[in-house]
Amino acid sequence: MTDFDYDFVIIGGGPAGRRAAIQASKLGKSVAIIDDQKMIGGVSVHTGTLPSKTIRESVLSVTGWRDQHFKSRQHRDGVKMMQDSINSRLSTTLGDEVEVIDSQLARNNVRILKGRAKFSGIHKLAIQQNSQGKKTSFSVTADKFLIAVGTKPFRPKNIPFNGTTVIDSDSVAANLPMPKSITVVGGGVIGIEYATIFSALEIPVTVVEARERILEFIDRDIVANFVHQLTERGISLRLGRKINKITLDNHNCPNILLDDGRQLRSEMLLFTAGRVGAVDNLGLEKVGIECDSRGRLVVDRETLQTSQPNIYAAGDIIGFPALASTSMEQGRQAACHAFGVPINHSGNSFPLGIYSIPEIASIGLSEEDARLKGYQVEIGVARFQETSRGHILGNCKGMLKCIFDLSDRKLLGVHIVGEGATELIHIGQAVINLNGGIDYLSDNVFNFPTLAEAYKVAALDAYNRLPKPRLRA
Ligand SMILES: Cc1cc2nc3c(=O)[nH]c(=O)nc-3n(C[C@H](O)[C@H](O)[C@H](O)COP(=O)(O)OP(=O)(O)OC[C@H]3O[C@@H](n4cnc5c(N)ncnc54)[C@H](O)[C@@H]3O)c2cc1C
Ligand SMILES: NC(=O)c1ccc[n+]([C@@H]2O[C@H](COP(=O)([O-])OP(=O)(O)OC[C@H]3O[C@@H](n4cnc5c(N)ncnc54)[C@H](O)[C@@H]3O)[C@@H](O)[C@H]2O)c1
Repeated sequence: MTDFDYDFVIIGGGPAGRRAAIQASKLGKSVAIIDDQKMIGGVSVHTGTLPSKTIRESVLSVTGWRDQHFKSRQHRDGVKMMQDSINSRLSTTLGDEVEVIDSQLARNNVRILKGRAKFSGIHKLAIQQNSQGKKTSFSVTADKFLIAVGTKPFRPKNIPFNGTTVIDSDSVAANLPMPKSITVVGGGVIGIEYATIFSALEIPVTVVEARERILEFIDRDIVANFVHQLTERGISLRLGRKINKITLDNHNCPNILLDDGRQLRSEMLLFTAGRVGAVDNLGLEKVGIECDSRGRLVVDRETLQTSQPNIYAAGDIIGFPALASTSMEQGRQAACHAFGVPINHSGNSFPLGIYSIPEIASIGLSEEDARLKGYQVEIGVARFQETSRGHILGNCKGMLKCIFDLSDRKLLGVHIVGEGATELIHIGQAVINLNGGIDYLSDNVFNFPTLAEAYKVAALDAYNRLPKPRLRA
């Protein structure tokens, strides 16, 4: 057998790459990660998941958002203080996370090589390093590779990005701006999360979304409740609208011309209309791997192999669902397949968590999808105001919706809007993946007072409408 430098080399130190590395190392393989950033962690740690969730948590804390039902919220007169406090929490949280990642990788003997990787053959990478303006390069060989290079913000040429008044989500994560008003272009997950964060800071927000609905993949009733809460807070939604042109005025503020001829003005524009695969200069042509127009790679979803069997791909680079959570598992599964460990796909029903204010979470089928698939369904709904915990927390606007299969009473989907949704959803996940349903949720005792009780309320709501056996007189 040919001697390689490593058994497994991974390009990209994000969630997919790190989990793949640790899994392969636990299987006794020699492993290296190549990453082109100063610090390991990928988009998830430095510009995506963690920064946005830390900003969210800090904003909830400095504005007193969670207690708004009981006392008036903090005013914006301490804007600079707020900004400093948020940025300081951000740097502590991310610093701590990087320390943990570094030590996990070191404990597992995963070698980290800094630099930009490019394929020069099916077993060889050229790594370019740029240290203090001096470029050096070297090669690394491996038996197997994982491409886990992730994505970067989509930046169309007609948007005049300048890093100050026309920005993308990377700029928000680097230093939370506090504009007097903001237009968010793209009502996907990133756009909606940041739109609601800015709105919690009492910054007027307009969202422009090309589709007729935001968050199309979420159950309609949940989105309706969420949109109601957003409009109540004054967030303006321009749905079914595209941008024709953006110009900058004398103060560099964007003037946005929509396709219906209307103009929007705000101090800042945040462009969040999707992301593209980081495949530039990766040498894919050298190994015969092709990508689509958004730079995404096709893999066999069972094995995570690309068209070149010794080269795997995982994480955002393979497209939907493009989450840190799923990327980690894909990375681990790719390493297992590469080194002959069977993969268990049984937990295939994965949750979606949207960290907007309020949160949204979802698992399984929406009501619409269930009906389209031909299920006869019964719906159970619980409003957080029906739980005592909701009142104690001042968290009454949320709701939880369960979709049950009428034929066997099994749970098909759970959809939640309201604070706590991203944690609560895992109860639904367990019940769905363990084939439970209405009887489990309605017959079991839940702690009181909890928001989890909403599951029981929703199950009983559905149960009350189920056809009943004839009662004896
Ligand atoms: C604003 C925002 C918020 C998000 N919030 C959430 C959330 O709440 N929950 C959730 O589950 N997901 C969230 N995500 C998605 C999550 O961040 C991604 O799914 C995850 O980071 C993808 O991981 P990955 O391993 O594919 O790659 P990434 O995390 O993208 O890491 C790839 C790494 O590879 C490096 N790289 C690229 N090309 C090369 C090369 N040629 N050579 C060497 N290194 C290279 C990159 O610099 C980077 O360090 C969010 C994303 C964004 C942008
Ligand atoms: N909580 C989470 O799990 C979380 C949070 C943030 C991001 N992410 C991941 O990051 C990825 C990228 O998110 P995203 O929100 O950038 O992309 P996206 O593709 O999910 O959403 C982009 C939105 O922009 C709209 N759009 C596109 N062009 C437009 C235009 N010219 N004008 C107006 N609207 C336009 C699209 O219709 C779409 O709704 C997603 O795949 C998501 O899974 C996950």
